[in-house]
Amino acid sequence: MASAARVDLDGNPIKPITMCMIGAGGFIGSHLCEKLMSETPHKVLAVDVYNDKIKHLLEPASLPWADRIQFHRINIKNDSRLEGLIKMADLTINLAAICTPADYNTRPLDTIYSNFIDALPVVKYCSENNKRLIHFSTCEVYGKTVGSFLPKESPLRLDPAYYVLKEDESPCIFGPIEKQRWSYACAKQLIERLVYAEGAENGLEFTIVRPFNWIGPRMDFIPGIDGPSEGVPRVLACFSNNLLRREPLKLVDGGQSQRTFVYIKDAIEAVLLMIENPARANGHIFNVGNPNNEVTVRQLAEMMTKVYSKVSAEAPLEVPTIDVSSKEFYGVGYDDSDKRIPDMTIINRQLGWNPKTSLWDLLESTLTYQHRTYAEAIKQATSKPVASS
Ligand SMILES: NC(=O)c1ccc[n+]([C@@H]2O[C@H](COP(=O)([O-])OP(=O)(O)OC[C@H]3O[C@@H](n4cnc5c(N)ncnc54)[C@H](O)[C@@H]3O)[C@@H](O)[C@H]2O)c1
Ligand SMILES: O=c1ccn([C@@H]2O[C@H](COP(=O)(O)OP(=O)(O)O[C@H]3OC[C@@H](O)[C@H](O)[C@H]3O)[C@@H](O)[C@H]2O)c(=O)[nH]1
Repeated sequence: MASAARVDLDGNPIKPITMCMIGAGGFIGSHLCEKLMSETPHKVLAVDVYNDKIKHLLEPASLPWADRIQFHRINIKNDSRLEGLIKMADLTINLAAICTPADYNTRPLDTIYSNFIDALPVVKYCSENNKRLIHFSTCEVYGKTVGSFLPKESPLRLDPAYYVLKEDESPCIFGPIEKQRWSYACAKQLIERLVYAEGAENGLEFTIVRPFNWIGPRMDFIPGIDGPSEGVPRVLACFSNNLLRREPLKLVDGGQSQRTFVYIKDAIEAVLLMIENPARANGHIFNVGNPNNEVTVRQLAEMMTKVYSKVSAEAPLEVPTIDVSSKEFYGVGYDDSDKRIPDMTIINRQLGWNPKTSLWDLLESTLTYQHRTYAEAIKQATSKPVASS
């Protein structure tokens, strides 16, 4: 019996499409490929310099979706095959970026080139060939909240008008140029403006996604295990690494900054809605986050410590956290976003999407994955070699 036809939000049948996914081998790309292969009939031309995180979708050739995913090992900085792939596809999704804060102030040139210059040909090829583009930007384009500039005791700080981030109203507030942290946000903002202008002047069909701290399995790397020993990944992987090694979690500048975390699987549902509902998604910028999952970084550390103790059955450390200065941790030129709560009006209205997973639940499934994937490797890496007799 044929399975029921899949329909979009307006009840129209969804036609299978081919998409060129740039950065498909990364954290978000790997989850999006997984979803597209297991739940849809669409085809993916997966472009990246690495494929470790999607190997399980590419091999063996007997996988049921083997004829729907093709990996192209391409560095988009310098490869003429990119335009051909964009032409072959109905839709391009651009995820490629340097997007770890430890790089923004220490490798600002690479950060600006990756997030702006390298994205230019992608936008140009889509515009010239009349191809739809879903471009991944970031919540960092909002920078700091208006409220952060009010006096500490001001009652206005409690008014959501001063901190909730709205796509069509909130300003983008970055620090001075010498705070090179903002190199990433500024490059992302300029590429957003370029995509938007291509839409306005040349009719490019685009959607811009602003992820608010998506987290889950396969995010970044564990230093010394599947990434460089001295590398500094994003906070989920930093804290996972500390927990796995039974070291205190490092709180940068006291861990006072606030974040809202959304489970990667919830967020991927939103991206699939954008892919399959172009009439509702084109021309829009979407915040994608979970406003109900707000914590300070200190609270995140405390919660991760409790959850990890539960999933690993190990007692928590007596001193679970230590404070470090941002200069010591990230180097000169670091700065931070104080608070990030996404307004959900536009994504709710256009796509009817809402996140489902609580912070506790998403940490439980993610830390279960981290423990299963890395605990043994860490044990082996840290155990002393047996002295030969
Ligand atoms: N994860 C989040 O919470 C988050 C938040 C805000 C914005 N974003 C944005 O979403 C996108 C994806 O993020 P992610 O978390 O999956 O990051 P990621 O680093 O895991 O994935 C990015 C992928 O792009 C690839 N890539 C980078 N430069 C490339 C190049 N020149 N040629 C080919 N491939 C290249 C990398 O190899 C990597 O696999 C990025 O644009 C990022 O800025 C993510
Ligand atoms: O070990 C650590 C790591 C990080 N932190 C803090 O934890 C907070 C979150 O850090 P993350 O590494 O997740 O990065 P941020 O949330 O600042 O930025 C991220 O946001 C959106 C995306 O565009 C990028 O993925 C990244 O820039 C920051 O305040 C950081 O200073 C620690 O206190 N300790």
